[in-house]
Amino acid sequence: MILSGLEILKRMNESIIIKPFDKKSLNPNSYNLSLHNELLIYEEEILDMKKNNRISKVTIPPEGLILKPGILYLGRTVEYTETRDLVPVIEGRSSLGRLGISIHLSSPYGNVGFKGYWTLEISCIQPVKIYAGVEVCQIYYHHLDGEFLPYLNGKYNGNTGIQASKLFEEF
Ligand SMILES: Nc1ccn([C@H]2C[C@H](O)[C@@H](COP(=O)(O)OP(=O)(O)OP(=O)(O)O)O2)c(=O)n1
Repeated sequence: MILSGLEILKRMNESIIIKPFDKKSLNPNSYNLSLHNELLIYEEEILDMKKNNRISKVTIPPEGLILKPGILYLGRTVEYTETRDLVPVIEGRSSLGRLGISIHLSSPYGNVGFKGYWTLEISCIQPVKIYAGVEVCQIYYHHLDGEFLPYLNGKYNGNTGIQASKLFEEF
């Protein structure tokens, strides 16, 4: 079951934290999250799962930034979110999908207990100009059945900004 927008509102600052929060961004069954102006791009053309691949920072200027196909842009939400007993999920907005923009590639799910900013795996089908501050995705909350383990050693938990892959830590 997914929480309704009104239920998200009811649980705000209790089992759900979204900062900043604005009622205007509430949907019938989700809450819209916006794009921060910071992006990370990998410098290497060929990435290595075993390595901490080099990255460079890009700032989306007020006049916008043109994204190019074939490049992975790691972005982040403006909002810090935290869940206590629900499973958070992010998904794109249809209006961005209709412009050929994806905000994640294969990882919409967060862990129950996740705290931090969401890293967005942004890519596009054709060149497209993007702007910071735009509501680019939405967060949903699923109920969780059964007891759960605490999410203590998450590589990305408690982050303060965009997180490039830390898969190399597993080797
Ligand atoms: N597009 C996404 C998807 C998830 N997350 C955050 C919320 C998740 O709780 C956390 C970890 O996600 P996964 O469990 O899918 O990732 P890993 O298994 O690689 O990391 P870990 O081993 O730390 O759980 O990353 C994110 O910032 N952006």
